[in-house]
Amino acid sequence: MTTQTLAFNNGCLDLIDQTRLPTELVTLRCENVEQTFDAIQRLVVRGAPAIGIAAAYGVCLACQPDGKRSRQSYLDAIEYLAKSRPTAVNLFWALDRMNAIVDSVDDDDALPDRLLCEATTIHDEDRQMCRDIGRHGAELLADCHRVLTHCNAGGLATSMWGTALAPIYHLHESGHAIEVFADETRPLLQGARLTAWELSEAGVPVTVLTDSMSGSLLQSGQIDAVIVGADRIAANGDAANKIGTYPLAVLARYHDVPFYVAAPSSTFDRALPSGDLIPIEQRGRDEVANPHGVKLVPDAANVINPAFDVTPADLITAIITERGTVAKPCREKLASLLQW
Ligand SMILES: CSC[C@@H](O)[C@@H](O)C(=O)COP(=O)(O)O
Repeated sequence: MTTQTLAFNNGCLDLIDQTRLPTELVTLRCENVEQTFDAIQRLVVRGAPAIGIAAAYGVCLACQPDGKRSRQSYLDAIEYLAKSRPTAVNLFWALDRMNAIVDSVDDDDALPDRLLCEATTIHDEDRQMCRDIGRHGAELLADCHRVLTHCNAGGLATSMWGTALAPIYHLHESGHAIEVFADETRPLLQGARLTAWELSEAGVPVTVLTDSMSGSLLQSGQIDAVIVGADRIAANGDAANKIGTYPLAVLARYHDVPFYVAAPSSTFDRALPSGDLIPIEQRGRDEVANPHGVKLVPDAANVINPAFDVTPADLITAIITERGTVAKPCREKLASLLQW
């Protein structure tokens, strides 16, 4: 995955518009905080690490109505961007880092450069974290050739390489034969549109299935491992990820197939003891009932659209981070690895 999902160029934030893939590869330019907020909320930029990086750059775009940059405009931007999406903790982690810069830099004139420097550091660190997750995950998948994933936890969802897809890229680059089965991922089809797009671009064999087909594949022994990303991992290892991840974990356990979660340390929320406390984003009716303007559900029917579910740590074979892997995750092991 060599495409850069986001970049800060000439004082603007350029994002690959993920709502338009795979039909067209176009870039959306954000010139202010409001446009950045809208891009995060509409999933132009999506995936937990990418949301955090975009928000950090978004803070750098803040200015007063008269065009001047001020400490207060940065603080307002941080507060505002924190309302864009509730589940991925990377958003709040990145905004906390930006807030710490505002708090610690006394010189107003130096603040814009220091904030941009911090956003760039967050971006660079993510690239390295994904690379390291790829290395650690590749060791776990060394005997696997057919891997199932859900949603998109690839380069599009991060700075580059991804989390769940990083080990796949690592193995592919080293000549290991690996193919990916990508759940379509209703309702917004991140698997069919995005995972299939970026893997195809990289030359990795990929097969798309509708979400309800995964049980049959697991039952018939066609999958060696399941690997997914995460939006927030509680201190005990319970992991929130795209809706549909939890049933996949149950199926994997039933069929004795390893179920891996790959995530950087920025996705852990040590303040939350368990996954039932993770805020789950509820999205609009139209994404389910009226996708792409096609009416699928009668007006009289109710629709629910939770964007994420929580997989209990007990169903997770191992969590792969940039610092290494935790088998049978629990609070003590995670605290030791992540130095809480
Ligand atoms: C490396 S990204 C991991 C998760 O953020 C990803 O699996 C996911 O659920 C994204 O959801 P989305 O609603 O598309 O932002």
